[in-house]
Amino acid sequence: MVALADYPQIAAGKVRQLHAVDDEHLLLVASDRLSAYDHVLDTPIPDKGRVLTAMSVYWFELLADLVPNHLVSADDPRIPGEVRGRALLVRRLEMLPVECVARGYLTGSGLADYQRTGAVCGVELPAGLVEASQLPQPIFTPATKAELGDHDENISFDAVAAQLGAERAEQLREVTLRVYERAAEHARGRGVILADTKFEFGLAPDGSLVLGDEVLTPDSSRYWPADGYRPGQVQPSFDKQYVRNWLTSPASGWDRASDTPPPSLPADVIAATRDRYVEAYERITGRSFADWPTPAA
Ligand SMILES: CCOC(=O)Cn1cc(-c2ncnc(N)c2C#N)cn1
Repeated sequence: MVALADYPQIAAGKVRQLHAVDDEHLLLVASDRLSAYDHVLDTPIPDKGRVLTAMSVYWFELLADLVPNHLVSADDPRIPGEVRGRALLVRRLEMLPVECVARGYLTGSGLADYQRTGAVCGVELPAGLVEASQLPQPIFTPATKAELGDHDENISFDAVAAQLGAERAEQLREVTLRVYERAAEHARGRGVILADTKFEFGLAPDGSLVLGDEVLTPDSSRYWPADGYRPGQVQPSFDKQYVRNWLTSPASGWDRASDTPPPSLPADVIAATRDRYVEAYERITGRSFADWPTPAA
């Protein structure tokens, strides 16, 4: 049986690792770690890695008619038993150096850019928009991949065209928006607002565009509960709100501005957060999470 240690690690994010399997394949491993307020919490959320892996697989399958993707398998002998269920065997691509972000709603860095300039990534928006406003239509707001710990920097479409050529830039915008719109419509019908999402694309050896990375997970997207949606205020995160509320409550004793690491989460917040991830998965997919593979004993 192959072990994860047999596969050299070639990249790592806050909560994920990427390992080399062979010349054509990689292993994308999702941990149970949760990042909040730019800190990776020291308390893992049981099954978070498995839920987000299961969500990527569902979305890759649902969207396969719109764009090819890098997924080979979520349950393959080359996947080490210790990470089965939270690892994807994917094909190696030549990744494009652009974070392809689609926004259907205005929040986060997009709202900040709009409040400062009236535009996001050079895209002029109507006056009078507020926190969580739905945009007249979804927009493509690319960003550069920041180093671990830094925030991505929003860039213009023209900057992407300068870097990758106008044709490739136009293709990225078109595919990003088409995939986002299909996913957002699917989620909305199941009571979840997909406010925005971030895709990473690569090129297959034949030069064709392939959707990589994780897709449409609550780590790569903003998921809001549709009931209770009200523009003009920060929306609750579907999955992270219990954590955010506790960390910013007197109960945690933590001062977010102090830049000290957050305290460990209490068991009830951990359990409630796990339940929210499972609920998001089951509502979006109509599948039972109980059917998803688990690590080998
Ligand atoms: C662990 C966090 O880092 C990343 O996942 C970003 N990243 C993706 C690749 C990549 N490289 C070649 N082929 C691929 N299929 C992929 C994918 N996915 C490299 N870094």
